[in-house]
Amino acid sequence: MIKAKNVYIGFGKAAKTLAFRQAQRGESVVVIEESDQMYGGTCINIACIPSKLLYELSDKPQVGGLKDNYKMAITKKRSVIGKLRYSNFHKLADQKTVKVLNGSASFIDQHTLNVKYLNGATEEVVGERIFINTGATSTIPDIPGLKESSRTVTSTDLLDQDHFPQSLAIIGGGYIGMEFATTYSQFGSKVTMINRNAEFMRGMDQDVSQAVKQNFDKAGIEVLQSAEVIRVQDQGSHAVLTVASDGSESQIMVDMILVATGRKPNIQGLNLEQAGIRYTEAGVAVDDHLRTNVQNIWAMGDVRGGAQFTFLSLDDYRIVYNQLYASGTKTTEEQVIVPKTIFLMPPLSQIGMSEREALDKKIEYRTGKVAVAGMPKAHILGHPNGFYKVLIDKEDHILGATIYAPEAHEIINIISLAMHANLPYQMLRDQIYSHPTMAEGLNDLFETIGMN
Ligand SMILES: Cc1cc2nc3c(=O)[nH]c(=O)nc-3n(C[C@H](O)[C@H](O)[C@H](O)COP(=O)(O)OP(=O)(O)OC[C@H]3O[C@@H](n4cnc5c(N)ncnc54)[C@H](O)[C@@H]3O)c2cc1C
Ligand SMILES: NC(=O)c1ccc[n+]([C@@H]2O[C@H](COP(=O)([O-])OP(=O)(O)OC[C@H]3O[C@@H](n4cnc5c(N)ncnc54)[C@H](O)[C@@H]3O)[C@@H](O)[C@H]2O)c1
Repeated sequence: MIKAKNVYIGFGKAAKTLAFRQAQRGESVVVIEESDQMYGGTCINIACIPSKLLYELSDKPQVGGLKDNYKMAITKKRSVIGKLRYSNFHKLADQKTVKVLNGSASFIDQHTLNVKYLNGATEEVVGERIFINTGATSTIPDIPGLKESSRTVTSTDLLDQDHFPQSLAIIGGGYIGMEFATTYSQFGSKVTMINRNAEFMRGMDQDVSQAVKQNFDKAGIEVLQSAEVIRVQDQGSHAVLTVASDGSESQIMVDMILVATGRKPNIQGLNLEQAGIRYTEAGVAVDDHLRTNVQNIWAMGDVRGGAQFTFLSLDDYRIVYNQLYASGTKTTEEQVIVPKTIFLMPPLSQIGMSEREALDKKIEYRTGKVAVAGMPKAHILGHPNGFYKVLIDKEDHILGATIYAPEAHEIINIISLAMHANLPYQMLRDQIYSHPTMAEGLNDLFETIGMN
């Protein structure tokens, strides 16, 4: 039996950050991770980092044919991820008070876990505090033949494929669907996205979804709307999808099918009942301090349900740290206005209120909008298209912004800071920015307030 003050199930973003801080305080820590290929968690091994690396590499083809470019990108991805996994592992495992166990954990009672190692051996781990940080896994819908098809892949599988998919069907039009459509079409795949919604990018302002759709059209990405896959059958080295749309059926033959229909929290197999922990299918139930109903157990990151982002998992660490070692005032309520990016080409970043939302809520606003075509840095970067758009309230504060432009994922953080500091928009309008940058586009954006 192993005993520790702090025991973690899962080596995710929140866990590794909080565990490291506790080790620095001299507290004993055990981190239990079921896969030795997942030290550091989902983001660095099978999600954000590999997908963004391939996204960047697909936009900067090396010398050689399509297949060579793809092959080089996969090789580079493996090397980068391997290094990150190694450094993540050692950052924790090399601490004097930390033990990392490579096994799968489940509850025996509210302080005791059973750890099952790969060789079948088991061991009990007792924790004064227990933190659940087990993340989420891709769901595969119940479509006849889909699970059985040898051509079906999840994002995890596709990010580590030696075989380049010449043609790729993507089921789902959310984050993963949109991002992988972009990356694989840049690599040269013929991509068909099958979206069950009638609207492309449901809920977005129309000018945003139209601009993205135009770029998808230019890239040759086909998007089927109001479409449902009703059957999948393997045919030689391909799969045939039967798709129902507008009352008729059609067939698509592809090399691979990416299922991107959402990810469900990893609660199965944890035996949460043994510890009396409340949960639903949406995840482990927590309050706004991330406490479960059992006083010594917390849940952080994707497993607690709600939005699934690495930056939220990191903020979950801050909430629990603040509770254990500081004022305890930090809660999930602060996680509302956060910058989000879909890594399209160019990337699409948003924060706060959209124009559609402001209209629905009858909130008074003025808009500013400026085209990226007029920004010199966008020409240097080779993607002079898209726009910056912002909504301002009566008191000159920013209600929300959309940046559809190269470097959008960086620019949005400036706007986020201004929103959280409650700065009047004139501060960003009159700021001196370095040149040539995409940030200087903010001068022009805020000059257009009320002119649209
Ligand atoms: C393809 C893809 C791209 C993404 N891109 C982005 C992005 O660009 N930006 C962004 O912010 N977010 C992105 N996300 C979301 C982001 O990856 C997740 O929100 C984040 O990684 C969740 O981290 P976590 O802290 O919840 O735990 P995770 O990092 O998921 O860690 C959970 C760990 O627990 C382990 N585990 C599970 N069950 C057990 C058990 N019983 N015993 C022991 N160990 C267990 C798992 O092996 C895993 O290592 C992306 C997701 C995907 C799938
Ligand atoms: N850049 C980023 O921050 C980033 C990138 C990738 C993933 N992520 C995170 O990972 C999560 C999971 O990504 P995701 O794209 O799998 O989920 P998602 O929730 O973003 O999108 C799922 C899509 O699948 C559709 N869908 C669901 N069931 C379907 C079915 N049976 N047939 C057809 N379509 C169906 C939904 O309507 C939705 O459009 C995201 O919600 C996001 O939080 C973030």
